[in-house]
Amino acid sequence: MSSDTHDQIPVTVLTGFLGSGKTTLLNRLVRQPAMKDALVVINEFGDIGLDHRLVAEGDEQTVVEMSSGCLCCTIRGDLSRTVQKTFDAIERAGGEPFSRVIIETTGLADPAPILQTLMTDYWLAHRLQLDGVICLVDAASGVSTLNAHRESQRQAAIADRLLITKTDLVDEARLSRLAEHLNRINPAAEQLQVRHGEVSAEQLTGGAQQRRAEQWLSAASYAQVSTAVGMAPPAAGSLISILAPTSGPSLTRHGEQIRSFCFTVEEPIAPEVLEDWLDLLMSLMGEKILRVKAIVKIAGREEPLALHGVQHIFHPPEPLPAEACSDGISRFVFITNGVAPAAVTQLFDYFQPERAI
Ligand SMILES: Nc1nc2c(ncn2[C@@H]2O[C@H](COP(=O)(O)OP(=O)(O)OP(=O)(O)O)[C@@H](O)[C@H]2O)c(=O)[nH]1
Repeated sequence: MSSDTHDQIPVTVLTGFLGSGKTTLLNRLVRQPAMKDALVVINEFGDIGLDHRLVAEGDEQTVVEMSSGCLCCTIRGDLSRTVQKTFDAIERAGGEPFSRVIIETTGLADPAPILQTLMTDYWLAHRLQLDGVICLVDAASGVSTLNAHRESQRQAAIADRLLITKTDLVDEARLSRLAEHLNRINPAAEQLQVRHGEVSAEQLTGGAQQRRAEQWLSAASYAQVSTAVGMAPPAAGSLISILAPTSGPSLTRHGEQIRSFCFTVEEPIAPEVLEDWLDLLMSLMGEKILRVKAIVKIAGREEPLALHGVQHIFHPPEPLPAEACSDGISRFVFITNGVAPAAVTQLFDYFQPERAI
């Protein structure tokens, strides 16, 4: 691990559909002591942004606005330049270094490209470490928004924490329908209920990488698939059949295009199998694989590895303490858009040495 890694500061991505309460929440958050020395980056559509004016600026935080386009599509490079410029300015002025970065996306943003930027931009990847994605969902309009807008589904699917806002506007029955709906989209995300942005910063931040990985991988939450789910293993050379749309029963938990499942592998995985499988998977279906998190037991290696991927981009694997995988079973959580679990697992089987000819 390089010395740079020790300097990395946590970055939180705050997302949620239009009007879900992001600015309201930010406004409360930035006044809390835990947000001392935070840099808040607000992205808005249109030439004249307003949200940054609505966020109270404490003595220590700096609020910068990016309103020339949407972070997830046209101005990804600007994120790096904006954050760098602000870090440099603080340093030149002899101010306290930032202890945290919060990025508020536009309500229509797809967070996946933003996470990719954080992971692949040289400067950002060295200086920042993703602490989590928080997605706000409006209790009153959440279900209809999720049904009507793909962006909203993608935001919820990729989140580590789901904040159900405006709970004062709905009754218990409506609230639990939304909670169940969200649970189908993203079963491992922690759900919190929030009124008027009242939530403590501690509930939304922190959580060591490992704890979050474990939460993500909370196996019971996901539809389980393994190499032994009753599918005939593909013969060597039958890649085309693996990639064809499956006509058999779906392993998904729900009818939407976005689905999540946990793929388990009981035997330690040879590093070359892991690499070849993920390479091919990502090059064939990367667009449709929204997020992958895994704790992997590699053959011949004591420490398990944490893997973290957003679409076709993978973060460098991180070694974990042995307890993180005490049963020796590798677990891969996939959140996909229109990819059948069988396509993922059969592709894995394809690379098993005993099946290669
Ligand atoms: N009743 C109620 N209203 C809320 C709550 N949270 C936010 N609001 C209101 O909802 C409206 C939208 O909130 P914002 O915080 O601006 O939402 P946003 O996500 O920043 O909106 P965009 O910038 O358009 O994406 C505002 O009028 C808020 O006052 C809540 O818990 N209860």
